[in-house]
Amino acid sequence: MDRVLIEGLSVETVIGVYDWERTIRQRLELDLELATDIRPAAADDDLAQTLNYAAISERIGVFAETSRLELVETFAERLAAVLREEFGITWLRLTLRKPGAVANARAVGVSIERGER
Ligand SMILES: Nc1nc2c(c(=O)[nH]1)N=C([C@H](O)[C@@H](O)CO)CN2
Repeated sequence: MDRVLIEGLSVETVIGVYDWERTIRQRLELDLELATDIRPAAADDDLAQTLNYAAISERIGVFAETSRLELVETFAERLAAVLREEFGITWLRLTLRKPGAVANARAVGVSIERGER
């Protein structure tokens, strides 16, 4: 299956389990692979026939702005559900990194796949 890609998308949100984390916004970095057949859009050179990565990136930003979750697991799971529902995505892989959360690691996070390929 073909995929539309979004890599290194940076958003800010309230995320974390500790008291000090509830009062600040922290950066998350996202990579997404979104399954779709790109051939109809390519044949007609028509954005309306594919997954619009700009619109999806904007929706992720809005989700992050309004979200106040504790776990990166919850953020990933709920975001995946929103994107699949609103954009009709049959399968996606979402990797979510929280840079700087662990002192000696470049990033920590989760990676999930949802849906059928
Ligand atoms: N599996 C997880 N472990 C941890 C999380 C998390 O969201 N998922 N969160 C924290 C803290 O919020 C941490 O990021 C603060 O540095 C700890 N472990």
